[in-house]
Amino acid sequence: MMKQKLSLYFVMGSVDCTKDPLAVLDEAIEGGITMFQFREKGKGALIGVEKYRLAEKLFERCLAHNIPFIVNDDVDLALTLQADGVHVGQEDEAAERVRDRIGDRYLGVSVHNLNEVKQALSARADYVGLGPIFPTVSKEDAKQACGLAMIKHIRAHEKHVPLVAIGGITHQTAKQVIEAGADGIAVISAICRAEQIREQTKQLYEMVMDAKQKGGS
Ligand SMILES: Cc1ncc(COP(=O)(O)OP(=O)(O)O)c(N)n1
Ligand SMILES: Cc1nc(C(=O)O)sc1CCOP(=O)(O)O
Ligand SMILES: [Mg+2]
Repeated sequence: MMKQKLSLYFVMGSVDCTKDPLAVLDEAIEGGITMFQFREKGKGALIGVEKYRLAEKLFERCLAHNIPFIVNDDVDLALTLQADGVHVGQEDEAAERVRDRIGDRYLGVSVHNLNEVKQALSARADYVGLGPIFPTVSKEDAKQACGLAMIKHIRAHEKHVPLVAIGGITHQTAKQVIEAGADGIAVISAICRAEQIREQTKQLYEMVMDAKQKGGS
């Protein structure tokens, strides 16, 4: 179930969009995204009540289409909205504490190596987000790209962990990422910067599902 939901995970905040974020999400949903993360971060990001109002509207869209709505970093916001889950990284609130606060909502944890995967699992994470696989323009403080080899390494040692790959993934590389052992791809720019969001999201979805069916994961 978790692995299916991770197939095409769209991560987005207002800063990533060149048009209305609600319209972007609507088109991405029509294109077939399977999970959504509200990541309101970076220069010009909304704060306070404006951030809350945008989150609320995006959440409504996800609810109507049965798409899990995950909040990045902000556990209080997730709890206030009664969102489906939270995603935290190594520098955020500790995963164990987040798990205690959110109960059985989804918990995603960012990882960069096998050791962090093991720690995330012992903190009762539902999935891990491994990245950046390739160089990314969407995260200012991204670490060095780890490449497809890190997906293969982790999969060789943790056969069952639900793993979504993130960072610089495009239509050109989605298939290889699944073949390397990821259960899905998480993307910002491949959707936000697409000229035709619905069509290009649909293509990504079909590529991922095709690669998964052929045994990638
Ligand atoms: C699915 C997914 N994977 C990794 C991240 C990165 O989280 P983090 O390292 O905490 O960085 P920020 O996104 O908070 O800048 C993610 N958001 N989603
Ligand atoms: C949010 C995020 N986290 C990353 C990590 O490495 O943990 S890379 C990243 C940005 C992903 O955006 P794009 O698809 O445009 O590269
Ligand atoms: Mg974070």
